[in-house]
Amino acid sequence: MNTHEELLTWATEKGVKLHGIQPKRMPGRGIGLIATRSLKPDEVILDVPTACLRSIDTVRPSIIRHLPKSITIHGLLAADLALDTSSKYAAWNAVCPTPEDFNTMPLVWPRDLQMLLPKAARTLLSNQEAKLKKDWAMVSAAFPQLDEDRYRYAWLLVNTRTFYYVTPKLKKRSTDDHMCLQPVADLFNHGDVGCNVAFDHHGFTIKTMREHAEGDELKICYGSHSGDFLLVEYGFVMDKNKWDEVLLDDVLLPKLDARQKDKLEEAGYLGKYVLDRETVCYRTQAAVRLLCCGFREWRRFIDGIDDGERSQPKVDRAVLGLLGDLKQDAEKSISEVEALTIEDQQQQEMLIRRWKHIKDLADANITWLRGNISP
Ligand SMILES: C[S@@+](CC[C@H](N)C(=O)[O-])C[C@H]1O[C@@H](n2cnc3c(N)ncnc32)[C@H](O)[C@@H]1O
Repeated sequence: MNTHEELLTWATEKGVKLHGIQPKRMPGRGIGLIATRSLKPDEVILDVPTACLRSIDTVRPSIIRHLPKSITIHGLLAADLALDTSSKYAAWNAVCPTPEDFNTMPLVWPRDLQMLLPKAARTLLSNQEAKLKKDWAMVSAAFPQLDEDRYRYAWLLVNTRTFYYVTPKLKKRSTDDHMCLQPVADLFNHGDVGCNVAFDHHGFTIKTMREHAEGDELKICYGSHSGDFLLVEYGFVMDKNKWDEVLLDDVLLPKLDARQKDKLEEAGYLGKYVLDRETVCYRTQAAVRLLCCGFREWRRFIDGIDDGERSQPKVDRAVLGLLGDLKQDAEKSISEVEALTIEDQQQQEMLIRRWKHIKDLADANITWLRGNISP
């Protein structure tokens, strides 16, 4: 029996039910789940009963007892995984990614490469590093014999494989703590549109949303995540992502003087400027208007007295300039990443791909704006 068959035998004994799907290794995506027959929309393809979940309720008391109450569920589950020397979850562990598989996670990349991540990804990474550091401080104080690499591996497993899950007990905690692990369901890869995932007190049920032919990979949507988020939190990049967006702060903030920044701060529009696949956000419009319109005109727009239509061509031209800067930034970053000597080329290639997505996003918006600016 191979590891997939062993997992399915183990999971089926525990009450997991697969209907018309099975695991398969997918090039570039680890293991995924594929249809073993044609599937109709709204068909149940997987049931995972609550008894199979790995959650705060299954963490061993000997672990909970030694850790501070303030530890995150992420930190707690990771401690449970890292300190588990039993064979209870052997079939599950055997199909999980290896520590080497996590080389795609920016958290383990060399510093030089991390420094060349897009700004939004760098911010996500530093938050992630801070979270891990805090969890590790609590866990290592309670379990000094535990190896840091082993804990980090377990922490990344939790980071990349949990599902949103809430019980009356978890409800009292922050939403970041609403999570659990579940076997087999954690083999679904991400798609920007995916199958429907629902849970109640019986467990999780996953249903198709459309037809699938035999052999199709079935995916779920981990959330409406940008490319930067998927890279930092899950360690992969994907070429087509309808939720992709890019932060424009690096190209817009340097253009604002101190007074303009104060005005934007007062109005609640300083920073977090975003470009998505279709347009720039309202915050960006507000900041760009301050750059290219008079202050009174800007104020009227912000207060909703003026719809801004008269000055829109001027604003669009300024946005075009910003997008040109973004494109240049992306091209410069690609050259800088290419110039590095990195042991794991896969990491370098992933970052180049991410910057290419950003360049393409800028290009697509430039083309659209050029065709739509009124004279
Ligand atoms: C919940 S697991 C999914 C199962 C996983 N492929 C495995 O082998 O165990 C999430 C991980 O799968 C990979 N993954 C998920 N969706 C992907 C996608 N669309 N493209 C590439 N890798 C993906 C990433 O490594 C991610 O961290």
